[in-house]
Amino acid sequence: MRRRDRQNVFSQIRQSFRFGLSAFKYSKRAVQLVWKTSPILTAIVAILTGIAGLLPAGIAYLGKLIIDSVVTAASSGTGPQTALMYVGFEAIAVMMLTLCQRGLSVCQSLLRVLLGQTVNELILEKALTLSLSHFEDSEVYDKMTRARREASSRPLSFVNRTFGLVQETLGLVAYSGLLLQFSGWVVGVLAIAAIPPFLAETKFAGAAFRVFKRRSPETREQIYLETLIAREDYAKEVQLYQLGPVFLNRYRNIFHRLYQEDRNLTLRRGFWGYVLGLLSSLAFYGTYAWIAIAAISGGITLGDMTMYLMVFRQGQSSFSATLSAIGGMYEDNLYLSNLYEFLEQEIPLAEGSANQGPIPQDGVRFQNVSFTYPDATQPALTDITFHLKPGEKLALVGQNGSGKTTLIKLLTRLYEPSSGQILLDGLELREWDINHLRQRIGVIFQDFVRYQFLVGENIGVGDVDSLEDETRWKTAAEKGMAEPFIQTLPQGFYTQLGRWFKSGTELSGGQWQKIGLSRAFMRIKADILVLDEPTSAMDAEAEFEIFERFRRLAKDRMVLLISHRFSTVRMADTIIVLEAGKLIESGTHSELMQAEGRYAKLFTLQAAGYQ
Ligand SMILES: Nc1ncnc2c1ncn2[C@@H]1O[C@H](COP(=O)(O)OP(=O)(O)OP(=O)(O)O)[C@@H](O)[C@H]1O
Repeated sequence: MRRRDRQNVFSQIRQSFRFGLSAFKYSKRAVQLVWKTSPILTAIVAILTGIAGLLPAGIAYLGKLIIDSVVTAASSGTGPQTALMYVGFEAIAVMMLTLCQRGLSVCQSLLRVLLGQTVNELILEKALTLSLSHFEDSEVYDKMTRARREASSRPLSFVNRTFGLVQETLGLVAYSGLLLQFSGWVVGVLAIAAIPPFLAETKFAGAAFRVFKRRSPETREQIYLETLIAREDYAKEVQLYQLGPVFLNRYRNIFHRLYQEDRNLTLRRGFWGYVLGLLSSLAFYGTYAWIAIAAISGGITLGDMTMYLMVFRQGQSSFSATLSAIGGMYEDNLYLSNLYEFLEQEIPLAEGSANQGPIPQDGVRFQNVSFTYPDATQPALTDITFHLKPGEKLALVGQNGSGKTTLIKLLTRLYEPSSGQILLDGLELREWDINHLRQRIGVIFQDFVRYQFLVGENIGVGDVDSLEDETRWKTAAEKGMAEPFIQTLPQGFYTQLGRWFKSGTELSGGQWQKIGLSRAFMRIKADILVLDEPTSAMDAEAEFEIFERFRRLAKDRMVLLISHRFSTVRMADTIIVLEAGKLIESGTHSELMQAEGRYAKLFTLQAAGYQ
């Protein structure tokens, strides 16, 4: 072999071993996780694994003792006691092995259930700490989706395989110990014949690993298409626009593309597995012949021969089990790396701890605030400055995409400004204790959540401390104009909403919005109320009345309203007009009308439409 070739082979072997070792990267953590889930079950599994690993070698040794004592008894004419005693021992050993295996499978089943729950809880707890920007980051979202998808199976499968590997390795050590009595060469042959299949397995497992990783966008697209086809909230549009077959086709095409790749890899893996497996068989039969000759020539006893052959055969099957365990561990490893990457996703620490600001009655100030979404090229807001005093009602006006919702997201600290400052009572938002800050703000977004809960709970979520307080539901529903229609529902406040659960009722868009508004009225401790187009599905009259109520009922509170209806907007104390992320006008309705700028133009345009 040329020097270059030799170097290549060595570097390939080195690479394979490094890759082999990397399969264990998460073993420690996976075992810790399982241990945390149930120390007792984990300890039992570990002990049983050890016993199940060593017992087969013991059984093989007892087999040898049986044959040797039978041969001795037959040739010397002594009684069968010794042979029978060994038969008894072997029977006990086999029973113990069966018990161990059964115990292992019972413990593993229990662990699987517990571990699934532990991992799901870890994922959900982590999800609660993510910021909105994390949810909007496709990579993080992807990690979370995949982590959740296989949460209940992968960690245990990984741990089972790790334990399985330990078990097989223990077996291999024990077999090698027995075989060494015959010849060190046999052990050498066993090991050398195993190297080619090992190299092939790691090479193909590596390829499978890379394919898996590369495909994650396609997998995500598949999950998305599944959702579109199978979820009730999309069903309406998918059916009416006859999109089903198109989506299914896309789904199918992705599968076929992936399958092609999978099939090629599986075929190549199978072919090489078979060819290299033949090498092991050759080695086995070569050694078989060698052992047989040794027995014929009287070098070893018949019992020895039986034991060596059994041990050799079992050693081989242990080895192939080890190989497939390593192959499977790569896949699990990928999952675990995903899980841990997700669980270790850095969350910026909530910095602030303040519960009050230096100027208690100062309200909210935006000072030269600019903001660009992560990965966006254009800023969504540029240099915004305004002051909202306690009790003041402020309306935000602007075309679609002008930055109104973004401004609310900054005020509620779902995002941090890229530059400039937002102050509440004279203190920057980031200095405030985040929980305290959130308690002071009540927001109803245009896409507020329609929980598939009871009507009352849908209102109650506005104040988590009074989630189930019926009296509070009623007061809030009256203020949000939802009470009259709730009375007509089959079980009033106890009517189940949505279609996911039994006997659920669906509401109209406007009725849902009244529920949303009532939710805002639950937030009695909040002194800043934000209404981001919560009334768009209501008729103009209802919207007018709602805002009128807000003015009356939220007299001392700051209200920030986003609406495209100028009849409502004009009631605000101050109106801010945004255009392409910039504040272009601000003032009262009459001031802005007098100025004859953008607001006046839009107002006149809309008023003309109503005439
Ligand atoms: N999560 C996001 N990531 C990146 N860009 C975003 C995101 N949300 C909004 N944008 C962009 O920021 C700009 C402002 O959007 P915003 O939702 O604040 O507008 P808006 O005034 O509330 O519009 P509308 O009246 O349609 O509700 C738009 O150009 C939009 O494309």
